[in-house]
Amino acid sequence: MTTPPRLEVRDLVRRFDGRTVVDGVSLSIESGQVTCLLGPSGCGKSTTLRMIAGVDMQDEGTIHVDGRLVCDTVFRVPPERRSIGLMFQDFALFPHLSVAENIAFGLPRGSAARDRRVDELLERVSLAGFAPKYPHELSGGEQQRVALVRALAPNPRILLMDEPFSGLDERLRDDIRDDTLALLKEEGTAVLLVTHEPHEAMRMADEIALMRAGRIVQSGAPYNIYNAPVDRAAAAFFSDINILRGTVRGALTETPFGEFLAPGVADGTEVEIVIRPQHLKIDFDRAGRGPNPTPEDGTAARAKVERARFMGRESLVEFRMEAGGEMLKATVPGVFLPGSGTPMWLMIRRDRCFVFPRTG
Ligand SMILES: Nc1ncnc2c1ncn2[C@@H]1O[C@H](COP(=O)(O)OP(=O)(O)OP(=O)(O)O)[C@@H](O)[C@H]1O
Repeated sequence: MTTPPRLEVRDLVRRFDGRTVVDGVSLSIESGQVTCLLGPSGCGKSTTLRMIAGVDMQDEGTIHVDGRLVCDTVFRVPPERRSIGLMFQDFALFPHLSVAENIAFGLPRGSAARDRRVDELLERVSLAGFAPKYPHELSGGEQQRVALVRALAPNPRILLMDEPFSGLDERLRDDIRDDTLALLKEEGTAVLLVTHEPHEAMRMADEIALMRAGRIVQSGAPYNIYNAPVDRAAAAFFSDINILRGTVRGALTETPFGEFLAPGVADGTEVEIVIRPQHLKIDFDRAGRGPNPTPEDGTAARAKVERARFMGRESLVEFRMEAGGEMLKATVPGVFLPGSGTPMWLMIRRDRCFVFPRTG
């Protein structure tokens, strides 16, 4: 017999005042796995989390933990008996309780194991000695760590985290994310983390579930989501994009960069070729002659630099195509600041671009 997933959510629907806010969400998480529910503000992420936690109830669908039904539309295990830990944006530590009392809050009273668990967790997050302090005496990062170990103290089977790093100083965030991830992996908890930041999801997730308007539009490992986006909006969610437009004739579309394959797309369909700025290749003008076409890069096309800006780790160069006048953005590692009006040649890495039927 196969082991059921730690968390399994099937076809969850939630409506508010006749408006469907969560529209058939299904996902499953194994123990030790971190899944990020990623999507723009208002797409229904927090509502999904609240239903799993048991603080809101779905209109349709089921939630199972380790194969056991915890909630459908008539039956409902109360939140405190779901073995689900919660960690929300504002941490909400109890201000009148010490750090140790905050962490011990969900543990059985009066046991020696309780004190041991508190000490062990404080040590684990480098806060040994903080036990008697009160929340107002701690920095934002320290409060975040206390909130994390408070949620983990009772060994929940599942931890739900809603934008847990958003209140923190930007410069601290990556370190805290890495430390948090290390602890979650050590504890082997199944984690569902809600975020609207692609960078955070890429850094934390084993699996990303990309959500839009109440639905999960794509899920998979970060590498796959980034490199095989399901549509133009999914590509645009992770980085700036360039778009070339064309019409399909015989499974090909014509562009200033030569023909692109559009397999399975009907003749006459308008398509968009999506290319990330880091996948445009730039070559110098050799008295009007460009580089020779290669199978990988296709035909080069001439463009003039519109402007170039230094961004720190990379330079952003905007080009205007000589034929057609479209604007394309390219990023180049380090310092590359050609003057406005400089003619150059651009190529598109065909293995890195996506062709989608045009929408909207
Ligand atoms: N109790 C409620 N009553 C009515 N509408 C609600 C309620 N809770 C959420 N909504 C609406 O449902 C939609 C989804 O909200 P939700 O908080 O789930 O989105 P989100 O993706 O988590 O967004 P954010 O990242 O901004 O928190 C929003 O339009 C919100 O206004």
